Amino acid sequence: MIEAVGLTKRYGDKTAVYNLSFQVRPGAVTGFLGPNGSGKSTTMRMVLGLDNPTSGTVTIGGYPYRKLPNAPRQVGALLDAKAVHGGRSARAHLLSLAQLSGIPARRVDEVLGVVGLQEVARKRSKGFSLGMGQRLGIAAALLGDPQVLLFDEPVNGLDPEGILWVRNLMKALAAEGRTVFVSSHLMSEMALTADHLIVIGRGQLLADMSVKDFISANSADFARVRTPDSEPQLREKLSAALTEAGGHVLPEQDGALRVTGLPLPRISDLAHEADVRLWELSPHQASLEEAYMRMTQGVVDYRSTIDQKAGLQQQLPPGAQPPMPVPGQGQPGWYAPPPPQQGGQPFGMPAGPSGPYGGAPAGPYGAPGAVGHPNPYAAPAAPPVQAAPPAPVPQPQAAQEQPPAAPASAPADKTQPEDAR
Ligand SMILES: Nc1ncnc2c1ncn2[C@@H]1O[C@H](COP(=O)(O)OP(=O)(O)OP(=O)(O)O)[C@@H](O)[C@H]1O
Repeated sequence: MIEAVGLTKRYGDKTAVYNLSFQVRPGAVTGFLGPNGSGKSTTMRMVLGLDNPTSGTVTIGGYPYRKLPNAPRQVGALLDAKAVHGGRSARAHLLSLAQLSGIPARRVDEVLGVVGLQEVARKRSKGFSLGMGQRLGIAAALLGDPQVLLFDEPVNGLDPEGILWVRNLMKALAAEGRTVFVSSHLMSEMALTADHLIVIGRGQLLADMSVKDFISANSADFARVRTPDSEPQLREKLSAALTEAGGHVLPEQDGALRVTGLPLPRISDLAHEADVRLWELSPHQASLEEAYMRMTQGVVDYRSTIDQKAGLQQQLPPGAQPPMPVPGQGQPGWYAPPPPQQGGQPFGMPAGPSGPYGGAPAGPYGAPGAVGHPNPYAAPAAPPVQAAPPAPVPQPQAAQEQPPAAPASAPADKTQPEDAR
């Protein structure tokens, strides 16, 4: 098991990880999610003893990585697949890692077979594609047959077949009772691979729960209803009937209606009573991607200017930080639907000040705001924006110890003392 307690990492006045506590348990694939720059790699480096926490602790099986007896046999990691001497063959690279850790040479051929690189084992790795490099990095992580495995973006650059292979590999490793901790930005893939999720934003814990619980805590079930395209008056009539019955109705981009707050049979009955024919009535649940976007959209550090113009974020005073999301409640101050258990209107639009172009902006699910007109689907005014967490106080960098030998496949530059970077 990996256990972090109050883990904090500051680089000068930049707080990369703040007061992070979690456990990664054996026998499951635990996904590690967060927007770019949220602190995932920093956390993984601290788990692997490549960076010193400024405060807090992180242990593997009760020991800090550097104190683990025979660490390469207990922990395998893929942090950066490019951290390979390009002039060496795949086999030579793995052989050198094996020799450093007292692992027999036959294990090298075994893992080359596991990752499917046996045919190119004697080719120099500098000629490898991104996907081949990832496979080599995974081979290095598996070399010591460890009980604990960390993978930072393992499917990066892999083709669909490779992605499926990694998914099955992660699941098989977990099914053998190993601890598998894997970061990824591919939500659809995480939904299929991970049992449990740890989500961070700006270095802080946002969620620590099963994939199923995460989706239901951060999304709302809804129904899609479609009336005949050629008769828009039927759509208006149905919309009014559903709203009157207590449903919340939003237009979808393709002309359908997204309805929450009413069960499907009730929607069908209401349509029948209103004498409205239906072309579609289907149940939907938000995907992990939608749930994730909703939870993390306020803690994204790097955002296209086009997104900002779309008005997905409330205007903040210059220099102000957006507030941290409240676990289970999404991101305050953002035009995302409030969770159903809050009594809010899922997929509702914000009331109050108009968007940057004079009207309510497009919502995250594509519902357009009527420029210059009040939004007929406006949700009640959002609660007051939660205060941002206090800016971390710059502290002198803690004295750094000399880092230990890097775990298999750790990037060479990241094994340098931080002061050197
Ligand atoms: N050695 C370093 N010196 C200074 N700042 C750093 C250092 N390493 C990371 N940071 C900063 O810490 C923050 C967290 O970075 P980190 O790489 O851990 O994020 P991440 O979640 O892995 O991002 P990504 O998804 O883009 O890989 C970033 O703002 C980054 O710029």
